[in-house]
Amino acid sequence: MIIVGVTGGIGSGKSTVAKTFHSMFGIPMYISDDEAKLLMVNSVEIKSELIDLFGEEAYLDGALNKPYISHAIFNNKALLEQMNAIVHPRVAAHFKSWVDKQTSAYILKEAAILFESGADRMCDYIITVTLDKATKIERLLKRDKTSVEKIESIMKQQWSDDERIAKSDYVIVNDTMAHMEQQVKEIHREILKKNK
Ligand SMILES: CC(C)(COP(=O)(O)OP(=O)(O)OC[C@H]1O[C@@H](n2cnc3c(N)ncnc32)[C@H](O)[C@@H]1O)[C@@H](O)C(=O)NCCC(=O)NCCS
Ligand SMILES: Nc1ncnc2c1ncn2[C@@H]1O[C@H](COP(=O)(O)OP(=O)(O)OP(=O)(O)O)[C@@H](O)[C@H]1O
Repeated sequence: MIIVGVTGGIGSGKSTVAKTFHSMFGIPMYISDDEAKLLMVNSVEIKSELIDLFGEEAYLDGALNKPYISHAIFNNKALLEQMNAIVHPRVAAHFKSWVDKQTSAYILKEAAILFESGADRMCDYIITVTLDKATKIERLLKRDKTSVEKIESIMKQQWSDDERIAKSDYVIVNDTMAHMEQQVKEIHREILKKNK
């Protein structure tokens, strides 16, 4: 199975890009952050290890206490790395079993931290979605109840676009929907051509 990684910084539009491949061409997509969050609630082992790490406040009535975890990890690199060490190997195993069930020409793995987590090593091709910082912040403030300060603390924990682009096969500039869709079509055509 051909695995295409889709990555990009917070608010770059990587989920929107993955959804565009899915809606235009029916390409199956694995949205890593959503799957990670599901595993963090449904896996007994992950839950117990996260409670050991963060304390009982990590969960509220069985649901992930997102503001609490978010505040803890994005201000403490060591804690972020410890959480990643609990969650990411399980996401990788879950992803592998998901891939085994797919039958399309290729699949997409969308992840904010594709390189940081080492998941890039599983990918045949990598697409980085880019956007200028001001527009990312503008879109995130519109999408979420968040603050510039919180967005910047997350940006600091992620690779820069230059670092991502240096290790990518394709770059999508997500300035407008029409421009992004045109780049998605071109990349789809190229991937199919290379793997005929
Ligand atoms: C920390 C959590 C609880 C924050 O949830 P919340 O709904 O407040 O924010 P959201 O999920 O939208 O995260 C904001 C952004 O932070 C970034 N982010 C999330 N997890 C990480 C991480 N481990 N390292 C670096 N950046 C991350 C992403 O760009 C994400 O879109 C949540 O992101 C989470 O559970 N993360 C751990 C899962 C994970 O590692 N995901 C990354 C892909 S595998
Ligand atoms: N080309 C575009 N034009 C206008 N708005 C867009 C475009 N692409 C994405 N958006 C909007 O920008 C916001 C961020 O996009 P999206 O959620 O896809 O980003 P992301 O990179 O997956 O974010 P995160 O890292 O937080 O998971 C969303 O509200 C989305 O609808």
